[in-house]
Amino acid sequence: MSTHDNIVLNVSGASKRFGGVQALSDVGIQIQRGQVYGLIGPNGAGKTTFFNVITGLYTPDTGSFSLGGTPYTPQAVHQVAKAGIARTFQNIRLFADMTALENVMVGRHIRTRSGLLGAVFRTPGFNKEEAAIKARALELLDYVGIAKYAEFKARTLSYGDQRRLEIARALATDPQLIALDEPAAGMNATEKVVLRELIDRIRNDGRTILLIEHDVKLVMGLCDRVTVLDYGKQIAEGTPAEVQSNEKVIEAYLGAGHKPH
Ligand SMILES: Nc1ncnc2c1ncn2[C@@H]1O[C@H](COP(=O)(O)OP(=O)(O)OP(=O)(O)O)[C@@H](O)[C@H]1O
Repeated sequence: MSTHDNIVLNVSGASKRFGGVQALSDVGIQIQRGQVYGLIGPNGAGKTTFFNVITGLYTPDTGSFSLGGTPYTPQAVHQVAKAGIARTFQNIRLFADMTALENVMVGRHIRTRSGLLGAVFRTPGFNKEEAAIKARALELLDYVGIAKYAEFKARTLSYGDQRRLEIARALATDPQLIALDEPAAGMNATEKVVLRELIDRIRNDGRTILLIEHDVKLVMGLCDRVTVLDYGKQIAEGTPAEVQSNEKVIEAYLGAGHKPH
């Protein structure tokens, strides 16, 4: 397999403007299969905008996008999910009054044949599929370490466990790429260690991960490659060691006008 075949996400020339703000300016990244790829930058650098663009929440002004070698147009969230990108959000978005298990099952439904109509009419095909979905969802809860909370409502789980539940739900869609938006936000040191182990395990199991994270130590310890954004521009790309010693990066993080993280 050539390096090219191994590229999961290929984005080039992505730009997005909001009124007077150029939130993203000609950003391009290539993520290889099995990598954890980090996206970092000071507040307002454009990280979330980039996530929103590649996942269909925002329509980009320019850019070309391909996933697993197939071009895609990120225009609708459900199309992007079907194409194979699953994401979590900075502010957790679970179905708070559904159980942990049900939350993961919802993620799985986008890959099933019976779909919503089958669920409404409870066809035989649906019932069989439903049992398989449930079994897979339980496996995933176990995988992220929260199987014991399967029947708990999502809102009753601790913050760290809710984040892990979001990851289980993302995995349930069998994504080509998992995009994690600040998964460690609000976590304590112990929870961060557990999260790091989980992300490592997901990578070792052959998945590909794009990560926005403010915790620089976590990013540098976990990521294979990193892109640094600043005012919408890509100011550095490389291994964590290369990026950390880059003058522009040091300036962006330490220079005036930015809050350090
Ligand atoms: N929907 C929007 N409408 C107008 N401006 C927006 C919108 N979304 C983002 N922006 C602007 O685009 C710029 C980039 O914001 P973005 O949220 O992508 O940055 P970020 O790197 O994710 O920041 P943070 O680390 O604070 O989450 C900011 O100036 C922001 O105010």
